[in-house]
Amino acid sequence: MRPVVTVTLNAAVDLTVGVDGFRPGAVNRAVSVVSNAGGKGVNVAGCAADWGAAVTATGLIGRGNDGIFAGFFAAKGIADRFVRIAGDTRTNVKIADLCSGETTDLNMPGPAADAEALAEVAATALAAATPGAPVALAGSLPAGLAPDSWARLARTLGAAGARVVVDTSGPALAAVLAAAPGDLPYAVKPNRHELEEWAGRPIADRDGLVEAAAGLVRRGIGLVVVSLGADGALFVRAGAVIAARLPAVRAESTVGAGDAMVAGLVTAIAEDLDPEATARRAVAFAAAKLGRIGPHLPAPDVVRALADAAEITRLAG
Ligand SMILES: Nc1ncnc2c1ncn2[C@@H]1O[C@H](COP(=O)(O)OP(=O)(O)OP(=O)(O)O)[C@@H](O)[C@H]1O
Ligand SMILES: O=P(O)(O)OC[C@@]1(O)O[C@H](CO)[C@@H](O)[C@@H]1O
Repeated sequence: MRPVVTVTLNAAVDLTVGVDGFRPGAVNRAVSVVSNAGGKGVNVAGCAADWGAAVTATGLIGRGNDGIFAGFFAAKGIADRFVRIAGDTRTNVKIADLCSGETTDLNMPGPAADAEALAEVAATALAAATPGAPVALAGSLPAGLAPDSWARLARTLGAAGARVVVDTSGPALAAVLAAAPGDLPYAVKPNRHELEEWAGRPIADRDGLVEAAAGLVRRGIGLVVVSLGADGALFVRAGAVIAARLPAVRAESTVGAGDAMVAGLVTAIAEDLDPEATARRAVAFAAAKLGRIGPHLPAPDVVRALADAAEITRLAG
């Protein structure tokens, strides 16, 4: 298996607060509180490491509270190449309603970064990346960085031969998708809402989602994965369109299911899996993560059994 690199420019400490029946506007009493290292690329790193990949994680974290990240990377055997900046990494509050199973996210802006810090991260990622191996660029951008920061990083890493997977949203995603054909990433994983936001219109049904994703593939993206929550995901590439899902489960926390899916994708890339095996791997990682709070997978055998059980529909190819 080739090594995996992840980049997180806006990491987060996730504070998950369990509430029996969350009521906005009322006094809610927490029945559980869990804190874990998070942010999309950190979550990808955690799940890929649990699978057994050799993972290097870089990005930006605040020097003030980096202990929780250092402890997490050490426990998972992840090479910690994060650039430390002034201040504290943001704390994002996740209110988990234990009755409905729904989670409400309160995501903070996080400390501002600058071009110098970004250049240091880019150099670190470039040094860790190897030709043909996957690099995941994931999450939002902190204040102070230009909206095309992921797009430029994707271009630099792609030019060095890395297979870049991007999971972001809003203007940062729009910049990535607006790149010239030769500068586009190898893969992107928007959820349905992010794809609709990029398209600037609601997309009514599965055919519409496949068509929007296929348009991106025609422009030069190798693989577009559209995640659909409990409905699974669409895997769209030239000559193969696959829908994959596992039965909906009651989640301990849905936070990071998309990141686990990206981890499944990057390990599939690292192992050169075929399109169907890639789809099975990705939905299996996502479903496997749902049983725990934080970026953790169960043992590989459990994940393999889920991959075998995934329902696969070939829509084309
Ligand atoms: N309740 C569920 N039951 C089974 N699988 C689920 C459920 N929720 C999510 N998944 C799996 O997780 C994948 C990713 O979920 P989703 O589409 O919500 O991603 P996301 O919006 O990027 O999530 P996040 O940003 O919280 O990580 C789905 O494609 C699906 O495979
Ligand atoms: O604010 P962003 O960067 O879009 O998302 C941050 C975040 O919600 O993403 C992860 C779940 O996907 C969490 O660990 C983290 O709090």
